[in-house]
Amino acid sequence: MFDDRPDDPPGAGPAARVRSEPAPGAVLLPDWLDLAAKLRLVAACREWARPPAGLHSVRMPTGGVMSVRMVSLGWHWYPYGYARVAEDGAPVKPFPALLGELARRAVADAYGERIGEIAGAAAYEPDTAIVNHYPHGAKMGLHQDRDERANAPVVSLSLGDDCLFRLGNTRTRNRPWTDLELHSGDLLVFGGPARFAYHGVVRTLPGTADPALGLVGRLNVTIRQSGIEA
Ligand SMILES: O=C(O)CCC(=O)C(=O)O
Ligand SMILES: [Fe+2]
Repeated sequence: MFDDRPDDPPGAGPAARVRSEPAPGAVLLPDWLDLAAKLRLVAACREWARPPAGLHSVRMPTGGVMSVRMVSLGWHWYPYGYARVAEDGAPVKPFPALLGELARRAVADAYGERIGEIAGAAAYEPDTAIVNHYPHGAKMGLHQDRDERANAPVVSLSLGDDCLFRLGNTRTRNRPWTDLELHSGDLLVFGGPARFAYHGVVRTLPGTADPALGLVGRLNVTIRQSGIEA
């Protein structure tokens, strides 16, 4: 995406990274986080990763172990549901109010005047987040986020290495899909008709992270409304 295209005039810069809607209801805002916000979020993720109820590997019911490591906030996600306690039996860490405010701003920026048309967007009350760490070589298979009992948008923030993200359709794991590059600082919101779209991370691009973040690999923070009555 940053390469000069063959038909660009000589000397033309990289293609601009601008707002896009890769599928109805899915909005990508490149570089939504500035450097200070990225640094703050990376520092917070380091704190959240600490035990108890910290970063852990996830075993799937089929027996495999995910290559991505996770830590949950607010509600502890496991395949396939939400619990109050983490893998180690410790209470899940609280959902930080600041993350809720960030996510509400994200939804407002993504949908603008159309916010009223997107299910659960205007009254967005996120209460849970999942932080995913992708070491080099990690990926995430195509899946739907459907353990929530609400259809409010999912807010996704990326940090560190770039990745190839696949946004599919809501019916099947197969085509049609759109492949996007997600870069550090990018915001992707999927709500409305895209809320239950299959999606996944095909691969990360190791070594592309800004060294200023001091991060090896990629971090992704998704913020959600669980729909679970407290
Ligand atoms: O890492 C990403 O960009 C996607 C993460 C994801 O799909 C999830 O946590 O459900
Ligand atoms: Fe997901």
